[in-house]
Amino acid sequence: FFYLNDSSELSLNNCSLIPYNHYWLTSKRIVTPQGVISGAVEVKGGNVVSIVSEGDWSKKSKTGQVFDYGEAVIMPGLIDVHAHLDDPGRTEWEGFPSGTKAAAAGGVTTLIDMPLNSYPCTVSAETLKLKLAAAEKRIHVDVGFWGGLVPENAFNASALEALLNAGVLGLKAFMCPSGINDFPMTNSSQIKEGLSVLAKYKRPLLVHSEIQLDSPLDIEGDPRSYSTYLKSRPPSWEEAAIRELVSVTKDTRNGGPLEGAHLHVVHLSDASTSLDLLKEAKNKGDSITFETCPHYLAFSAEEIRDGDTRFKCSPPLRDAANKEKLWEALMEGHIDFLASDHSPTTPELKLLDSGNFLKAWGGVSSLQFVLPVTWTYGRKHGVTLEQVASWWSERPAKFAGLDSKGAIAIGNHADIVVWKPETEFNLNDDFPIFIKHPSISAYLGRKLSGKVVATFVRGNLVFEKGNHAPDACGTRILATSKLNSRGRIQEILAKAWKSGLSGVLGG
Ligand SMILES: NC(=O)NC(NC(N)=O)C(=O)[O-]
Ligand SMILES: [Zn+2]
Ligand SMILES: [Zn+2]
Repeated sequence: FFYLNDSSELSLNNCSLIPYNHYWLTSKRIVTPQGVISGAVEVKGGNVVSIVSEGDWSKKSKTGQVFDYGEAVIMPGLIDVHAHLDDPGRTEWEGFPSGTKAAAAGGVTTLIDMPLNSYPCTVSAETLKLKLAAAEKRIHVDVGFWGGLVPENAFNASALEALLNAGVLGLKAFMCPSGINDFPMTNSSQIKEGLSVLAKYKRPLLVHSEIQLDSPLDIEGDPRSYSTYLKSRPPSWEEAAIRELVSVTKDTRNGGPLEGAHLHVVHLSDASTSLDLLKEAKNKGDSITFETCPHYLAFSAEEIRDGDTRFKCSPPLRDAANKEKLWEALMEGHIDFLASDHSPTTPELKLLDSGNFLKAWGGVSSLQFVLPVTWTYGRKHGVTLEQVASWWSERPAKFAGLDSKGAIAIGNHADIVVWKPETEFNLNDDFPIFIKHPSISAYLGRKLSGKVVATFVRGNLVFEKGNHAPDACGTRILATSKLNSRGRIQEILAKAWKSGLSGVLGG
């Protein structure tokens, strides 16, 4: 992929809190693809250039600065493939500056921005240009972009190809109303059509998988009660969508008419029939993956208080038994990876005053907290550092085709988070929060474990101890058109999907 870099090469500038181009990070716990080691990581010119174990480190003649992080964990930066930053057009909801500052503060070094909730939505080559302009010199971490598959472009192959050639990393579709009028839903024949174009580019289609079976507003019950909302959006919605999707993805199997296409179910909530259908499709060889989000793993319906619309999202948070089943599926490797689905709005549209679950904006605000949340709620399930790195870095990188990211490995971008898993903190008003509207975050008021100490993006120290580097030097990531660099991209993605996503990604 192509990195549109606005800043000059790492130098003594404002992109980084440290003025070094060449340095070492040492720690007792460095998470590498070969396991957790004690030793040092050498960074030069924005890349990882060597990794040495403790034994070799003491023998080494060192040039460059050394930053010793002691017992803190050095891990690949998180890659969040599902965030809505709402820029341009709805920057009062979030925006690139605050959203990417929150990402950096949370150890997220790359995020892929969703095509909807900005205005306009990213559904054409022209609207992608507006996205790119909005992100220029305003992002603190690296940002890629999904395009939208909507009825307007689904049967227009040249429009879709123009959008893909312009650099979106893949497409996103909704099978139910998205909440945004200019991002209408698609049906399965439109999805099929989109997949046939995407197959040529070897880029994925991400799908919000719910089909509206009844009008949620017809539901009876107190709109301030979470159980009313839950009844309005039952698991049968997810199940109906996934049933349709797997009837399409069977064609993605080897030799099938959609071979080369890949479908990804976003934010799976239902751990019953929907999960079983996905597992079955994978076993049969469909090119399909799925994510869930930290909020489905942290919260359950029973604990949501009347009127607390911070927890409203779609699909909804379900009961505690469902949550346990999601954990089981994640630990067993069925769920491919995690993503935030950070989907903020203003406190007014969250209807925090009236607390009407049926009318409030659906979306959980979480971008800055996904690492400590995964760790805090995962500890009792025995989650390891390697698993966190796999769910948040390695697998999302493979999925999005970011071949120089996702692992602390020689030659990769030096995208690194340093954090202290054992350090607890209260997410209260004293904690520095960078998302635009902290009051709508479902995690506010919680005690979490796992504090981010420092975040490096391509070697730039972009965040440390509550401070950001002065300039926003993240790069915009564009997929290289297959027409421009035939072979390479295709090869990498084909390899990732065939071996990686069916093998590494737990198929
Ligand atoms: N328009 C949205 O951002 N919707 C989002 N809302 C949620 N998840 O509640 C989503 O990803 O579906
Ligand atoms: Zn969604
Ligand atoms: Zn979303």
